[in-house]
Amino acid sequence: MYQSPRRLCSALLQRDAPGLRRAPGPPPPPRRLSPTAAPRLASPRLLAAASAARDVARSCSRTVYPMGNGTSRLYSALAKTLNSSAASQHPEYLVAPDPEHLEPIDPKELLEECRAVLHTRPPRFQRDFVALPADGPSSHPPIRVMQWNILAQALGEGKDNFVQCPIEALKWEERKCLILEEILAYQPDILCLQEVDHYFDTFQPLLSRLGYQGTFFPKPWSPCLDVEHNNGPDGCALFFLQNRFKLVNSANIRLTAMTLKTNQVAIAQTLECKESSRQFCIAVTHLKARTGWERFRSAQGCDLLQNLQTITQGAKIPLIVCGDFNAEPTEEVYKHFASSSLNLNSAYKLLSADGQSEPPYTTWKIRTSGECRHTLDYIWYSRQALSVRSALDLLTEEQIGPNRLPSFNYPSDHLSLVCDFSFNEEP
Ligand SMILES: NC(=O)C1=CN([C@@H]2O[C@H](COP(=O)(O)OP(=O)(O)OC[C@H]3O[C@@H](n4cnc5c(N)ncnc54)[C@H](OP(=O)(O)O)[C@@H]3O)[C@@H](O)[C@H]2O)C=CC1
Ligand SMILES: [Mg+2]
Repeated sequence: MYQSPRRLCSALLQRDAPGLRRAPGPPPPPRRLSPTAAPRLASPRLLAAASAARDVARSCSRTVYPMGNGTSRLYSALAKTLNSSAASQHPEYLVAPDPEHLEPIDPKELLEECRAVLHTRPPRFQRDFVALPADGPSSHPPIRVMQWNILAQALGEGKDNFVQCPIEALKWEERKCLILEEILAYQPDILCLQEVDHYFDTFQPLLSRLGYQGTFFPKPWSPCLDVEHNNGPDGCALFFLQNRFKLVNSANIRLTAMTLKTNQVAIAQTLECKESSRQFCIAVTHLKARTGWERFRSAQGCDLLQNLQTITQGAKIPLIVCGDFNAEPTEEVYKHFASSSLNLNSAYKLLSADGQSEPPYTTWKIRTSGECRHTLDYIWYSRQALSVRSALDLLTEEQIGPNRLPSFNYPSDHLSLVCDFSFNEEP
């Protein structure tokens, strides 16, 4: 029988660690919870199977593999995603496969499979959850949200100019496993992704078999399409665990700037928590990149805020907004979000000593122009209705290393942000 991903992976998770909650009061020193890092040790059986799966996938990418038991079935699952040509062979890449016909996957076994593919890579970076003081006890399990710009494969290989990153570190077959490994290690209830250009051939089929319901909204003129052998447009994707939430409504938003339609998008969904019956809105976005576009981003941010005002019925429904805003905290768009009547706070500020400062970076890479270290990614939340129970700390400069990101250890130039939220008592 299929078990929920959380139960199956409990050994890998920190979220159920005892002592996570802390009484309200003056901010205590941040506490590191149990580690997630695991060495990439794989049995010869797994390695042989992974290698065989890759070979099979290369030679007959469109074959439907017979479903066996245990590892062989899982290798089939991953192998089916190894060749990325499916989307380009189907101009109708916007059509998702019917999830009814997909067999559930045991996340623990998928994780083992990923580790087998990654056996030549250095071990995963260690990151810990930091417990944060919250308003009061919560009677329901927290809602874990992951925000991550995963780096579009076409942009990483064809446009981004990460001059210190060896091209072999960007190979999709392995980078994909690093991305999945990160998701499986933290087991978010909700996953907000940017730069997704392998939705239909990889993330949608695999994550739906792990119990997620997904939505994808591609950029209208994705720069990925300029790259030879691209896998379709990149865009935002939003996934939530179906056993925890019911979808109430969903909106795909093409952002405008000064009334003009732009190339940037957002997805906003209202979900109902099955345990508590409380509703909230979750949104994901990726604003226009590059210097010189600050006013444009600001206008896009205003448009998104306006849309969210309507969707949350004037801030009546609690809100979480995840995104790569491509804006430092000094920018106008950040200030609009910080001062909006939606009464939002930025979750990662809570990791700072005074609770007022954003982390020093969420992306760190080296381009031809030099080192680019910026804070661009945020998780905003309704400060009245929600509390952040814990947040995953960022990688240190030492972990990131002199060649920065992406690397053989980490698949994207942006770090994932992960927070556990709980609802505050209704007044
Ligand atoms: N055919 C047409 O009519 C049109 C085509 N286009 C295409 O879209 C492209 C622009 O799309 P738009 O959505 O505005 O893209 P953005 O300017 O928002 O950037 C696109 C991607 O480039 C990355 N990026 C940021 N800075 C750099 C850099 N210095 N060097 C390389 N990559 C960088 C960003 O990553 P991150 O967010 O991680 O920083 C982002 O994902 C055009 O170049 C064109 O190819 C666009 C409009 C119309
Ligand atoms: Mg990028």
